[in-house]
Amino acid sequence: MAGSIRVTMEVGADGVALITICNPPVNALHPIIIQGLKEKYAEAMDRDDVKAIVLTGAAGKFCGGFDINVFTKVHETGDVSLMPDVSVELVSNMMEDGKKPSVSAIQGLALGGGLELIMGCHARISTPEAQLGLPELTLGVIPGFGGTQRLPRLVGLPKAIEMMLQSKFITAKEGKERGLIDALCSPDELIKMSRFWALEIANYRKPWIRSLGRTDSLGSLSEARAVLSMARQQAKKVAANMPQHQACLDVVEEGVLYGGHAGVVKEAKVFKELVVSTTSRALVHVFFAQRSTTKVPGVTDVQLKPRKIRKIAVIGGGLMGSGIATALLVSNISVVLKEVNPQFLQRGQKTIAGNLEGFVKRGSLTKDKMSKAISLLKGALDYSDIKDVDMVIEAVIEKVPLKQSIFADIEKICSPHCILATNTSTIDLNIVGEKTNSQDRIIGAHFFSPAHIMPLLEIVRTEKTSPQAILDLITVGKIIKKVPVVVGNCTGFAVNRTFFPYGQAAHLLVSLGIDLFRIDRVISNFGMPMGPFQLQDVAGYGVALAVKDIYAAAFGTRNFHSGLVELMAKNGRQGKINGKGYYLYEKGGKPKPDPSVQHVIDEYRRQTKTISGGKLVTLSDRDILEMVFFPVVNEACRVMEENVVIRASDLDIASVLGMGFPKYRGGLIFWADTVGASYIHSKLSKWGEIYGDFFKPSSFLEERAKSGRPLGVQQMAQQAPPRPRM
Ligand SMILES: C[C@H](O)CC(=O)SCCNC(=O)CCNC(=O)[C@H](O)C(C)(C)COP(=O)(O)OP(=O)(O)OC[C@H]1O[C@@H](n2cnc3c(N)ncnc32)[C@H](O)[C@@H]1OP(=O)(O)O
Repeated sequence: MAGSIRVTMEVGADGVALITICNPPVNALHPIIIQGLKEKYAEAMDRDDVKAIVLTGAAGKFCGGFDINVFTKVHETGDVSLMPDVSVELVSNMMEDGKKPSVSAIQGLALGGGLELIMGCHARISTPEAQLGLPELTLGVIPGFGGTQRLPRLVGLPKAIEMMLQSKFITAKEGKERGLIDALCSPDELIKMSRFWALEIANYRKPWIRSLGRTDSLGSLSEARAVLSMARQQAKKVAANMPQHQACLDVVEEGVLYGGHAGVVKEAKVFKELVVSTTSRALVHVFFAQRSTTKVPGVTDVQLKPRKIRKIAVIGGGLMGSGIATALLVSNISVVLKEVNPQFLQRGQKTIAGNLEGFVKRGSLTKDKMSKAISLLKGALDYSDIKDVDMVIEAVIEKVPLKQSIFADIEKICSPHCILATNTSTIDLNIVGEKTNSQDRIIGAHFFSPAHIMPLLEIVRTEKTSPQAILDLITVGKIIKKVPVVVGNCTGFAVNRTFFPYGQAAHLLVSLGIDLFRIDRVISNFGMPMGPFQLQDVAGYGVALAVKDIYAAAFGTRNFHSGLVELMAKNGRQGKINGKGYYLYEKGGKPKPDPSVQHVIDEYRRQTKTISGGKLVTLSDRDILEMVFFPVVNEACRVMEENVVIRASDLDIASVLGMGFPKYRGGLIFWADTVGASYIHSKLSKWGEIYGDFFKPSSFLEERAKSGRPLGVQQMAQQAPPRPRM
């Protein structure tokens, strides 16, 4: 076995073989590890001096599951035989049915295949905080090493289904209460206690339990049927476009009806079908894409060290500022919230307290941690209180002179190392920092609303932003549990720029005669959290009105001018804010389509010189979907061509985490490649001829359509991006 990937075995004088999985950083089950486990188990069973086995993981972690890189290989080759036989050969035959008992010693985490290995052991000893879970469904598959059968037999059907379908982790402490873990102990005691336990089983002083044969936790057949039927209905709602949820329930049901062994056999068959599905390809792509966003050439590979950021000033206590402050505070970063008068400051502090209370209500923050977070917050009405901060994040309204004067003032007051970040979503950073001499410290920290919840942090750099400032902001992003994506400086940056045609296309379709509620239905059936009109209602029309002219100036003839939002506002509709937009909003109720909006739409169609010459058109649902998303893909091509993003997969992550593009479709570019550049190009060309430049294909798309190279294969941007062409 080569390098650091290995399985070791030490046999002690007590007759216990300690088998250790070693594959940093998470001891993933690489095929070398699987082979090693099989060899060591065979050896332990054969040796006369071995009475019992303890299975553990090196460096304080048990195991993060099967090696997901193998899934990628299966996806590239289509060769399912690359998946080693673990379920029957190793877990059932060698471990669970082996002639010597196995006890697992768990620390850190036991996830996926890791948890499945420990469930094949005859007892499980763990440190209390270890994380246990079966997150396979997030990768488009189901547990494949017997987990669908053993987990229900250990923790009961309802909890097992919840853990699998929601990919929920539990601590070992909870696992002990639920029967998954047999005993808890400190890390120092772990191996000693596990050895003792294994010998006790070998000597028949503790029960020798094979989980797969158990039925006592499953409940009666009618109870099981009721639980499964409820879970199916739930899955239909939350995972409508994904196959793995219903498949998981089918496999669980097989085991309930025909026994654990039948369940294991069906599990293996279904796993193999799912691992090659488009959903699994997409979700595995997202897994790795998300982890590569923080690998930034010239920044994270040049021996720079992130500096400690202990205290941050947030300028502006509006919705964004308060959200950003909340995210920092819950991650133990001290915040000075600066406002212009006591009323605004109080309002900001109240919003932060409300955000924190929301976390407590949802169970993601304890009351103690909330008090700690509040103690880290200080209000300020002038700049004297922010002298010693390590970073400033400006989050005031989108007014250029205001932002410029704020940064000019801050530059004079703060230390020369202080990072000067702006939360602008559209304004050119060179303009924001124009009145300072610190262009190297100017950087964009574009959070998405609500900032304390949305996971994306778009980090915008200019040609002059220093790698150190970028690295420090990436580090802060990770500390506050956001996914940082580093992008270049242009109107709308990567996310808003790519998605500017999204809402415009929807307006264009309405001008052609398509029902707006139908558009929203088609788009949400595709998997977006809501359609473009509901999104506009929720975001408020102010945003659309504020960016309208900026986009028109930046995007020229490919910008579609729509007067619909102005008309809505003129008719007393402001969206969710006043309860009346395209939809009607009542407190606590679901948004209801408002039929009376039709007269605004009629007026809009009269005013808009409909591109089709006044004739209303009929379109299929597929046409609608494509006419909304293909222009978005087209703009994404320009974003890639101009190196606004480092790699195509960064746009996938940005679209999933910033816009709610369905993760199970792999993100915007991954999805576009499943459709095909050539098809998208041909459709856009056709619509471009009929409806104008809004649809005209970009040169990047044209090149890919002709060459057949996927859109996702992009030359990586090595340096700060060049100034983009618009
Ligand atoms: C047949 C079986 O039923 C099938 C399976 O077991 S499928 C696998 C099931 N397991 C999972 O889904 C767990 C996936 N991993 C995770 O959720 C998280 O990585 C974790 C909770 C283990 C650790 O999180 P965190 O500490 O934030 O570190 P994170 O950055 O995510 O991962 C560290 C590195 O380990 C890698 N890694 C983590 N889990 C891995 C896995 N199962 N296989 C391969 N690589 C893995 C990551 O890609 C990353 O690599 P990089 O440093 O080169 O980018």
